[in-house]
Amino acid sequence: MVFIKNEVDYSLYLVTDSTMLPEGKTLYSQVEDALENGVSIVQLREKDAETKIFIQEAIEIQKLCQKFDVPLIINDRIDVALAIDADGVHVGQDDMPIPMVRKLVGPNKIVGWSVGYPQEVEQLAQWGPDYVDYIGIGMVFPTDTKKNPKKSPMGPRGVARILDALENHGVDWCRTVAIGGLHPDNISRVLYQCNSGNGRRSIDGISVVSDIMAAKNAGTAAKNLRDLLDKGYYSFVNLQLSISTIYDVDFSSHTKRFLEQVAKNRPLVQHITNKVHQNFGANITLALGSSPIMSEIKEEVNDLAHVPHSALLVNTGSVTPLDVVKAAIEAYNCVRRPIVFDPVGYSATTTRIVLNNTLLASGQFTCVKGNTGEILSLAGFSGKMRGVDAHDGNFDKDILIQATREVAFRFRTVAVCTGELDFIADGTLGGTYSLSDGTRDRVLEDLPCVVVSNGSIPLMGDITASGCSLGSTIASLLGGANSDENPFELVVAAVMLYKEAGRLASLISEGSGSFSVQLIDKLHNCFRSNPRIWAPKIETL
Ligand SMILES: Cc1nc(C(=O)O)sc1CCOP(=O)(O)O
Ligand SMILES: C=C1C=NC(C(F)(F)F)=NC1=N
Repeated sequence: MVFIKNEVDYSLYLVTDSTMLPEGKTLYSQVEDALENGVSIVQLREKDAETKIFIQEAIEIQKLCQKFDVPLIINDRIDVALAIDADGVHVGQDDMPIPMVRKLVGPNKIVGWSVGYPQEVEQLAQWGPDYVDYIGIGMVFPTDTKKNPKKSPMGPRGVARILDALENHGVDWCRTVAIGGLHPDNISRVLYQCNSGNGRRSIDGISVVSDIMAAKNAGTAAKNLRDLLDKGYYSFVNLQLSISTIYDVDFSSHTKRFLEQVAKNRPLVQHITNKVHQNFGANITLALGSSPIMSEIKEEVNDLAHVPHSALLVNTGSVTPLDVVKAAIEAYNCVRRPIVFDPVGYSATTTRIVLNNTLLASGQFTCVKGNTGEILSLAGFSGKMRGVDAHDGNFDKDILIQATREVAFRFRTVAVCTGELDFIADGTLGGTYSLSDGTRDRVLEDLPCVVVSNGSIPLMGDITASGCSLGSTIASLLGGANSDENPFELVVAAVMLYKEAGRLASLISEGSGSFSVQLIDKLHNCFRSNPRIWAPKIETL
């Protein structure tokens, strides 16, 4: 049977391994149970099998796959694939070169290739559409299945970078599966975060070995994976992610409701932040009727995350050890409580870029907030930004809107770009994800974006932790809201509140000292008064 290549369903790709079978299970029984529960393509991968045994297994498994009308791919052994007329072969970087493989198996067989680096995509592009039909991108997470791995885990962001390389080289004929350490507890995040920056491509499937082959019940394991793939929704926060791109732009109406909820629910806002911000941020949080805790103790992050109405603010200006920050991100993601990420000084030094990229790859954030420099760098604009300054260091508004949307989409988050104008874009897509299917019809919609303009407040730049404390404000509103509220609207309300308090404070301050005191006072007062009186102008784009 010859499969029509561009109709192959890569969505749930089982790669076999007979060395991890549980007691009483056989290669045949595990594959059969998996096929009965949604596996869409099978690869026979038996690194240590003798050829005779391998061929016997291949013939058995081939009959099984034919019963379910599922393609059978042979790993590495081109001779065995030819001998049994398998549907295709999969080779790694150190196996037989692709042009030779293609010459041996002919044009109609499926040829798969392991890819771990963007430069391997360059080679793929040079060969053109007649060689590789799909690539296995990995490893995503650490795995014990692959012996002496030469690659380190790339995370969902690493997969996205490979997808970007495919798009940048116009390799639209090649399908993709992610592989390496994939299990039900991390697959939704992989599916949600693995997208090319232009939104035109996600992965075509996920590939597992041990999740099914080592399972006591391979059928249940396959079913769980199938359901996650078909579910199409990643509930990373227990607020109401909204798919609609039309928002109720009368933000001041629901801002009043939000502030009442914060006052009532008194959220616990855990700050992992820099030393300068700690004191001021705690006072800002208290002014907002919320309860700050500046804890950096790894052993207590789980307890804090489980406190009702908890929220986490990660401000990477801090010197907190990476493992503590990662543990906190994991703890809040696990209980689906909101996390605000503030990549302080993102473009300043390589150290900070590496630190922030590591943290951005380690979880899912409800909001990513930065100043123009940080947002432009996160969007990958900073290099191209030379000479497009509108005037004295202020960037062109359209560039900032585009960069904010890029960050929102790339990190699947509500992105905030602060400056004279504040830009807020919603890249969460309502928590939805979908596999690519080769049709490439998914084009990045213009994400919802608003501009909060309240005039320039020069004094904001003259006090410490003014930007960081917007993070405290956003975390307070996200933490205090009821679960039927929407993160984007909550973040917009927080920016309006903070911006207006800043404007009011600057009107009556003699200098930066009184300004920082007045900022707390005005926040305190605005928080307890009707937003209809003080809400600044908002422009919906
Ligand atoms: C076969 C294979 N290739 C990888 C790559 O990175 O190319 S990782 C891997 C093993 C994946 O096994 P598990 O699903 O048990 O983690
Ligand atoms: C090393 C491998 C990497 N990826 C894949 C697949 F997921 F199938 F593409 N199979 C392999 N054997």
